[in-house]
Amino acid sequence: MAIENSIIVPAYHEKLNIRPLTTRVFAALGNEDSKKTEIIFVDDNSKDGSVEEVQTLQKEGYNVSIIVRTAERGLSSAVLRGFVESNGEYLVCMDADLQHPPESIPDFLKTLRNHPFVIGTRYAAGVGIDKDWPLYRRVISGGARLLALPLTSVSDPMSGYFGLHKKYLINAKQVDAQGFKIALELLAKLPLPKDQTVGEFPYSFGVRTEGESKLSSKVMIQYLAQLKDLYVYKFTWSTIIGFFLIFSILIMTFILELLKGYHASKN
Ligand SMILES: Nc1nc2c(ncn2[C@@H]2O[C@H](COP(=O)(O)OP(=O)(O)O[C@H]3O[C@H](CO)[C@@H](O)[C@H](O)[C@@H]3O)[C@@H](O)[C@H]2O)c(=O)[nH]1
Ligand SMILES: [Mg+2]
Repeated sequence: MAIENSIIVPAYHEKLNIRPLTTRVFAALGNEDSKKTEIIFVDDNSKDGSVEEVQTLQKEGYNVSIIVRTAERGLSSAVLRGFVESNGEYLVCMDADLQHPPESIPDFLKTLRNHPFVIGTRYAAGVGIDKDWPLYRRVISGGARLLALPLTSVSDPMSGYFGLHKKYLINAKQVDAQGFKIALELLAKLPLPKDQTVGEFPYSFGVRTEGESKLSSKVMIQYLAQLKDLYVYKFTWSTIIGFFLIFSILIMTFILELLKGYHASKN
């Protein structure tokens, strides 16, 4: 049976998550849909036994493979590499660490049949972020989301859980593969059809139980550089300066209100 769905999983030091992710995704899909689906891990030479784990799963009959990159590093470029190597028309990107629920894949794929691009969102009724996700991560994520507001109307542009139809990747040459925020980059740059909406797929964001997050200060700086490039790509300089002024006024108002509250509590 021909492959229709390709699930691309960027992975760095994720050996312990490879088996649960694979078995849970295929269990959720059931027999028929499993035959039309492949999982491709894109690993950056972790050398932690990930390759052997995938080989064992292959022997057990799972349609799973692993690309090991030795000359390149980074989440976004890993995802793009997986997209290029995929066999399906319906592409999904999800994290290896089970923070994106494997059991949601069948419904995600259904939603992707009705939209050119679907973004998983943690900001919708009935879903959310695990209470154990650290406060500092919430603050960083909230700030990053605010800065992306001028670029897209989707509710969770920071999401690493998203999907699209392969045919829209034709112009992928312009896409900048630095950093973590590949969904935002694609949303801003791909020639998605104007008469169809971007789908939003609510899901609850879990916490990692195995391995560690790879978010670093370097990734955050890459995000700011990416934002600058996307602003320049989308807007004129006068609009960007306008945004900057409005943003500065908002921040100053916020600080003034905080100071007023502080003085009021002291008097
Ligand atoms: N190949 C490869 N994979 C990577 C790299 N860096 C991270 N990954 C993989 O990318 C996935 C997400 O990385 P995490 O380190 O778990 O990211 P996070 O801090 O949990 O951030 C997540 O939440 C953000 C929203 O707040 C998302 O924006 C982000 O994409 C990710 O889903 C994991 O499967 C991880 O192994 C890399 O350099 N190379
Ligand atoms: Mg994670």
